[in-house]
Amino acid sequence: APHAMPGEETVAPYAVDDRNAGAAPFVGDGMAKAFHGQDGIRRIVDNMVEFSFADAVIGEIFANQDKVRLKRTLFEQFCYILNAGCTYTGRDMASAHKDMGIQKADMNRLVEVLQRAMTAEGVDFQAQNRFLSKLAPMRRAVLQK
Ligand code: HEM
Repeated sequence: APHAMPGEETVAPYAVDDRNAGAAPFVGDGMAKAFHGQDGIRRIVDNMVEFSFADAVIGEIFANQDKVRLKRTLFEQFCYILNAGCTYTGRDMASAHKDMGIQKADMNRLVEVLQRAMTAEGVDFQAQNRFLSKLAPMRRAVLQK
């Protein structure tokens, strides 16, 4: 698989593997339905990325990063984990966030941004919290060591 799609900046080669998504997918179609399928996940990710780039706290970390690639790979990751019918072709979480200096406060802010995007899509709170619980263990890989 290519390491970058048209419209994206190239990145250093890596092995493509669903395990790079950092979590095993949910079983069954309940979570995919709660997120309104791939269309809903696309809306959530697009909003989340736009909010993040514009955010007063974390916007600085996103500045000059590849927004086109981030929307694609984040969509794939969420879609894969929600069992909505995708594979993940992006990098693993440690490689993707290496040397960005991400602190706990940045992580908390990103979670708020994601909650805002999920609420705007009308995802119920139980499904929101189940999804956030899946992402929570990835903190260790994302935070600056
Ligand atoms: C559990 C939490 C997180 C998840 C699941 C996640 C997921 C991802 C994914 C899938 C990518 C794309 C990987 C690729 O390009 O191959 C990515 C990249 C990125 N993430 Fe995160 N992320 C998380 C936390 C954060 C936080 C807290 C920040 C900053 C506040 C952040 C900032 C970024 C930036 C700036 C990129 C672009 C990297 C680049 O283009 O080189 N992420 N993230």
